[in-house]
Parts: sequence; C-alpha cells; structure tokens
Amino acid sequence: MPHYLGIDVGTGSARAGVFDQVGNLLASAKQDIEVWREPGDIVEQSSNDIWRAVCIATRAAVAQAEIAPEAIAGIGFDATCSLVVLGEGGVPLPVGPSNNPERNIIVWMDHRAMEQTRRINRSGAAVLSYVGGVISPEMETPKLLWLAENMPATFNAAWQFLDLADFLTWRATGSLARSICTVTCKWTYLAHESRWDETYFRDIGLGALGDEAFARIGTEIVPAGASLGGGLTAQAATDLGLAPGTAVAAGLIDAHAGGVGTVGARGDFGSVLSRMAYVFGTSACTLSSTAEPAFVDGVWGPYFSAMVPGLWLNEGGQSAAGAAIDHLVRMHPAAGEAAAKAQAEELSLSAWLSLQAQSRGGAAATPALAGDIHVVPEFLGNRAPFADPDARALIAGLDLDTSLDSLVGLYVAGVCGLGYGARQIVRAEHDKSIPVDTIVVSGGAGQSPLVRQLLADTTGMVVVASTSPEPVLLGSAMLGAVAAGAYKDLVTAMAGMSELGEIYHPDASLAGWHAKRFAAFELLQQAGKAIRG
Ligand SMILES: Nc1ncnc2c1ncn2[C@@H]1O[C@H](COP(=O)(O)OP(=O)(O)O)[C@@H](O)[C@H]1O
Ligand SMILES: O=C(CO)[C@H](O)[C@H](O)COP(=O)(O)O
Repeated sequence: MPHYLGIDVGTGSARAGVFDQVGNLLASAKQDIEVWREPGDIVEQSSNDIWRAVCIATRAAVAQAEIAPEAIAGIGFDATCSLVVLGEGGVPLPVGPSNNPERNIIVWMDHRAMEQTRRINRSGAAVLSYVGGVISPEMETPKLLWLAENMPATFNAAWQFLDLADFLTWRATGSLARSICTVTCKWTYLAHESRWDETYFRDIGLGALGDEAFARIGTEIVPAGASLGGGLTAQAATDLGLAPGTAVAAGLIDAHAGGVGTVGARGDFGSVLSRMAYVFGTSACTLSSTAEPAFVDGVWGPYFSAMVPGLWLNEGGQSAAGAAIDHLVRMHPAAGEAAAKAQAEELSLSAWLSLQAQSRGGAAATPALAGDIHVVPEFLGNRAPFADPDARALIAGLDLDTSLDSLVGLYVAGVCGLGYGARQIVRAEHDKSIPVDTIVVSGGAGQSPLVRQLLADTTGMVVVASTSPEPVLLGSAMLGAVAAGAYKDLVTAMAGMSELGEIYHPDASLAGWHAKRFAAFELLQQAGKAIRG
C-alpha cells in the first residue's frame, strides 16, 4: 500500500506525518528547531538546522509507522514564510549583525525591515492592491530590500533567495521551481498574470533582481502538488532514510497547508467558498477562497490559485497568536507555579491552562473566569484587518490577585481577544460580500476543545474541526499524494483524504455578553491607536 509523508516546518519545530491514501495518520514525530532573537526585532534560523530536524522527524515517523521506506510514494513540504539566503553551491550566507553564516534565515516574524516597508507602502505601487493595499514587514520584498541596503555583501553574493518551503523542496530534489503559493503570497508574484512586476522591483530599489530576469527569486513557478525534478536525490534520500526518486511535490506555506487540510473536507458544514480556515499556531492565519477576486483592505490578497487551485485567496490573521498567549500568561505572578505544574504533566503552560479553564466550567463559564479583564493581544502588531505592524498589546481590568484562578482568567481573556480579532476579519470579509459561514480550525492551539468553543463564541460562527489529529501535516501529505499521481489534483485529494469532525456551535446564551466584550475590545484597540498618535 502506498503511503504519503507530510512535512511541516512551523516556527518552533519540524514535524513529519505518515498517512495512507485516504488520509489516516499512521504515525508522526516532531523535532524542535533553533531560533535566535536579537534587539531590533531580529529573528533568525538556520536552513541546515531545519533540514537536520526534518530528517530526524521523518526517520522517527517512518520507523513508528512500521513501513518500509519504499512504501512512501510521495512527499509534501510546508513551512513558515521565512526568507532563506544561499550562496554559490547552496552554502548558507549570513543575514544579520552576527555575521554567522549558519543564521541564514530571516524568520517571517522578524520586523527589522519596518523602514523599507514604510517606503514601499509610500510608493503606491500597483502590486500593493494584491496584498490588501499595504505590504507587511513579514513579506519577502521588504526583507530583500533591507539586505540590499544593510548587507550588500550578502545580497550581492547570494545565489538564491527562497521561501523556506521552496528551500526544502530544492534541498530534497535539486529543483529551483517555486510554488505559486509562496511567491504569490509573500513575493508579489502576480499569479493571475503569470508574471513578476518589473516596475515594482525597479521603483523600490531592487532593480538588480529585474536585470537578472528574476533568476535569483524564481523563474519556474509551479502549482503546489506539482511533481518536482526526478524526485528525491540520492543525497536527500540518504539524509531522510527514504528511497531515491520518491515523488516530491511543490510545497505550501504552513498556514496554507492547514487550509488545504481542512477547507475541502467532506462534511455538511459550508463549502470551499464559505469556509474560512483558522490556523492557530505561533501566529494565527485566516484563509478564505472566492471565485472572483475580492479586494479587502488590510487582508492580504487577493491571490490567484495560491491555496485552492483556480480560486482566489484572502489571507488575514494575527502575527502573534499562540506566541501572544504564551507571552501574556508568563507575565502573571502565578506563572512560575503554573509552569512547574504544567511541566510535571508534560504540557505547555498554555495547554495546561486551557485544561484548567475546562475544569472550571470551560467556555460556558467565560464571564466568571475572565471577569473584567480585557486583552487586545497585539504584541506583534495587527496583521489584519488593520495591517498595522506598529500596533501593540493592551490589557485592561487588572487587579492585585496573584492566584492560579486569576491566571486562568487572564488566559481565557487572552484567547477571547484573539477571537475578537478574528471577528473583525470576518466582518471585513462580509462587508466585501465574501460569504464566510463556517470556521475550520487547525494548528497546535486549535487542537484544544476549549479554544475551539471560545472561537465559536467570540466570532459567532460555527467552528468545525477535522477528523484528523494533524490537519496541517495532512495538507502536506495531500501534496505528496498528488505528486505521486494518487489523485488527479489537489481538490480531488482534499475530498478523498479529509473529513469534518467535531462541530462547535456558538453558545447563544453568551452572544450578548460577547457582543459587549467585543465593543470593549474595539474601544481599547482604538485607545491604543490614539495613544500612539
Ligand atoms: N491550548 C492552547 N491554548 C493556547 N495556545 C496554545 C494551546 N496549545 C498550544 N498553544 C500554542 O500554540 C503554539 C504552537 O502551535 P503549533 O501549530 O504547534 O506551532 P508552530 O507555530 O511551530 O507551527 C504555541 O505558541 C503554543 O503555546
Ligand atoms: O505568515 C504566515 C503564513 O502566511 C504564518 O504566520 C507564518 O508562516 C508562521 O506560521 P506558524 O504560526 O504556523 O508558525
């Protein structure tokens, strides 16, 4: 029986999952990856470290699945939208002040290119209409401009600049083809016209890339799931413990793999045109699809064919989501005591707190648990619908309580804050007639039943989970199945390999309470904006 391997590189770890042809998960494994942070909003990683972690996780997952390496018929990769810089021969090049070549990735959440971002936005370039009107410092062209201006030695010596998912498929196959997903969503490639906008690159100061006919950022753009090169090279096969020539698919950004793993699933709630994926990990991403392009200010896109082939994609979310909750709860006086208890149960602090909230009455008890605490958890700016990377978090209603109960309340208020952010995105999309009626949830934090119910209650939308315990990995495995020829295209693979499971309806008895809290959230958010001037 052929099996398919999904490989997912998130901000904190690399994961691998082995699936059968109808999407059942046989085994999965995870390996943490290194992250370096420095003042100046610098966040870096290493492509060698990530490849090592991918190999360890893959070997562990295949061993646990107790299948022969040859039984893996296709491999899909997804990864965060981080910028990888390689010199001649594929060697890593330094991207920051440390000048350490091992630190050759500017991570998606790195906001060092704020000045370049502002300049690009002032240019009023035509491509900005296809990123929600405003480019984000999390995208690749501001980061490339930062490199050109601040590290010209690296910029000039670079052989290739790649999104992390495209780096992984290059490392696996030797193919330099870029996925339509990565270059459209993060590099301003105009997929609906199958071209780069050379004027844009010249106007913002990256004319050098146009002079070379885009050879360093991608000349072969292919759909996610396309079979690359001759499959796994001999070296990559040795590294991963798999068979040379195994089919490897063009990849996806990690959030989009969560979308692919959920939006086309079999099930009664909504359709691919009314489901919004909510991928809740370190960040949160919302992904919804339309048949015609929808221009929503502050929501990235519309991107043609960047997730579901043939459909347009709008992508929103919050830059810090799981990361925001982690940061929030660690500020509380009871965090040390709670972290020790969480560690004893081998849980993360946030996962432990969600179980504590569950045992104190769960989402139905939110008014009592959260009390008067309000949180706008925008520690890393507002990604959507305000496209405001300078926004910062606000907390209102704190008292002197140092108890665990108070910490649990802060956690619940924080998750509600993320939910109200999602509600603003849904409202912005409804205002543009995008008929979102169902949220399909995935990601590490999306595994918690409490989080799912809070998301339903705060947004007023039905939230549905996949039957798969690992929908992001499943999305990647679907790519592998398409590349291997098991399904004729991604849409067919979605229907064949995924199914909707648990359903969370908004609690009608709390609708009025959440409406009031949402109004307070917006007031606080506006106060934050007014204070910043
Ligand atoms: N129950 C929970 N409530 C809130 N946050 C959670 C919960 N469980 C996990 N998280 C957070 O989700 C993030 C990890 O999500 P995951 O999708 O595994 O990571 P990645 O971003 O690396 O893909 C972490 O920030 C973690 O603290
Ligand atoms: O920008 C993104 C997708 O477009 C993601 O936020 C980024 O890739 C990080 O993902 P994660 O939170 O799963 O680690």
